[in-house]
Amino acid sequence: MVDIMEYSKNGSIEVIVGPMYAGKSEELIRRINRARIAELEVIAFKPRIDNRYCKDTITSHNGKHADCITVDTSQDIREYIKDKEFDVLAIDEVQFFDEGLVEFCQWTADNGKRIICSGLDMDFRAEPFQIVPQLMSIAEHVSKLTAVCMVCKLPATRTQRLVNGKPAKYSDPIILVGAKEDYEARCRKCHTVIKD
Ligand SMILES: Nc1ncnc2c1ncn2[C@@H]1O[C@H](COP(=O)(O)OP(=O)(O)O)[C@@H](O)[C@H]1O
Ligand SMILES: Cc1cn([C@H]2C[C@H](O)[C@@H](COP(=O)(O)O)O2)c(=O)[nH]c1=O
Ligand SMILES: [Zn+2]
Repeated sequence: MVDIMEYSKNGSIEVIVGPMYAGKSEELIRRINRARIAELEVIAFKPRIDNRYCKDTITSHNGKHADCITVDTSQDIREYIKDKEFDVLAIDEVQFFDEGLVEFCQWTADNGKRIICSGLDMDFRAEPFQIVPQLMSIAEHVSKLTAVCMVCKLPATRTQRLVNGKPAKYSDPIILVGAKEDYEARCRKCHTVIKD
């Protein structure tokens, strides 16, 4: 694992991406814990739309968790931190946030803070997921993680959406909160989208 602490002294953006089940939330929680051990003040956020596990924690698929503030928009994060002292901001599920998050992260890092974002780089169609490619381009450090492909067991870079056990259609809505019942990790070869 990379030790990124040095970047943070002048302000920095770290982005953790990959398909579902790749360990993005686990890695975010690991960095939050390490920063707290280093006596840095960390504030963590996630979008309210992610209501799968606990509403007040960032929770990984294998049950690791870290306390967080739940917000609707990037403006809510801006408002929340206005009168707070902090060193590090951690934001999970960044694919669900509005465009304002990109400018907010840039501004906050320019002001000497360390930002750690985690989210899906690609949607179920294997296309760039909303603001995530923009965050990746302005980041000092990007970690692209893989899961295990549930078909061939090789590394998975994509997320397969399943509707009644069958691949989802290209025209299906991009946002659908879910876990094992709707999604599995797949490699490039095993990932399928029905073009319609
Ligand atoms: N196909 C898979 N590949 C790898 N890990 C998986 C898979 N399915 C379930 N897991 C579990 O998911 C955990 C990662 O969860 P999490 O950090 O929430 O991932 P992400 O945030 O990337 O969706 C792994 O440590 C493992 O226990
Ligand atoms: C691929 C894809 C995923 N989602 C949703 C499904 C989950 O609620 C989250 C991702 O969670 P994880 O922490 O990475 O496991 O995103 C979606 O809405 N649309 C998609 O295309
Ligand atoms: Zn595969």
